[in-house]
Amino acid sequence: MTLSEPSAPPLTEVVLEAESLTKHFPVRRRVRDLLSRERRVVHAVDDVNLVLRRGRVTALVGESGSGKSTVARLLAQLYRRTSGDIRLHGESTTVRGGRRFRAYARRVQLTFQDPFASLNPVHTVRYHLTRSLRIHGHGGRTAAELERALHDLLGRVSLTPAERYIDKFPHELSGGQRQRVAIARALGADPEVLLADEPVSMLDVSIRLGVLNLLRDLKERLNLAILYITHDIASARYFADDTLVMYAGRMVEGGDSETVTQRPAHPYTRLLIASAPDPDRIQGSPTDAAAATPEDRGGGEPPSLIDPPPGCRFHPRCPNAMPRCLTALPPRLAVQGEPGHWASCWLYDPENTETPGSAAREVGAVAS
Ligand SMILES: Nc1ncnc2c1ncn2[C@@H]1O[C@H](COP(=O)(O)OP(=O)(O)OP(=O)(O)O)[C@@H](O)[C@H]1O
Repeated sequence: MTLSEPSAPPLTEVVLEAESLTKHFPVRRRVRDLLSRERRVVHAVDDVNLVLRRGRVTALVGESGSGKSTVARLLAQLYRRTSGDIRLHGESTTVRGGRRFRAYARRVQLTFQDPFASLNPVHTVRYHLTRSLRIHGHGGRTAAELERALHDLLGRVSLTPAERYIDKFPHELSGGQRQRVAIARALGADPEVLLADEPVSMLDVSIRLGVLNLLRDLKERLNLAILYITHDIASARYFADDTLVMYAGRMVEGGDSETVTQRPAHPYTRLLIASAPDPDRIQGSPTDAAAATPEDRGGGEPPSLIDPPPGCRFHPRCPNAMPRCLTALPPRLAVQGEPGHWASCWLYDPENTETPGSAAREVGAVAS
């Protein structure tokens, strides 16, 4: 008998895909701009590609303002995209309100960072969940069926016994319980995709794990495709199967979570990890020699998205910047020896002849 290489787990069915997804918000014109023909825009999301699969959690990680929530709202079809495509089960989908939006929302649900803001303070848990079940056609035909469906929903998010929570108002619940109600409301649609925008960032550290464990349990029991949006890359390692990293409106790195968080390839991801200590971190990325030093960890500011830098958007902060990073946008490049791991960074161009860090003087603004 010969030992074979461990094979990668079989990829599960793709539910939702984004291709070259782009969103530019118009900037309100100031008086002095009125005569100018130029229409300025915020480049919130540019050319984003992602795939959500059944029974998998994909983390979308990045600093505040990197475009994560805009991606979630585009995928939920709450924003019109500027360009690009969204495909549900392979079918290009654009919906703008009405019955088609409701049919889409039945399959793709979004939960927000602040459950207090998204739950109406004058209504009880029963009201919120009943409304969701009824809108999506899962409220049953009799009062008894509705009651059973409500109890089921509360059971799914571990708010049991249901009687203790069902007639409470949002302000009578803890932050974690409110987020569970918001998740239950999303589950009332019986969706295939859950877009969870910073589901734990407003919760006390002590209860974050419980909510993440709940989401993981739902992924497994309901075979959901979950997009987990977070600025906390350490939680992505713990909770997500795959991790995508965004910087200034663009995707810069992706791969399975263990690889991305333990052997980050893009200098931005390394900086993110360096500023979010993880005691288990293993050093040893392929460009460790040029890895962020304590001095440049977290240094610099993200660029203006109205006038983003040419080339790689990270180059003004990058300790590895080379001359071509200042002018040429790097494509997704495979990280050698790590199947499925990619970075939009010229360091991974096998034909690269430039020296990492050689553009530092030209940039003149490497993090200090
Ligand atoms: N409706 C809007 N009009 C104009 N600009 C917007 C709008 N919504 C978002 N932006 C801008 O788009 C960029 C991306 O914002 P977005 O909220 O998607 O980032 P984020 O990564 O989710 O940040 P956070 O974690 O703080 O929510 C930011 O520069 C933001 O100011």
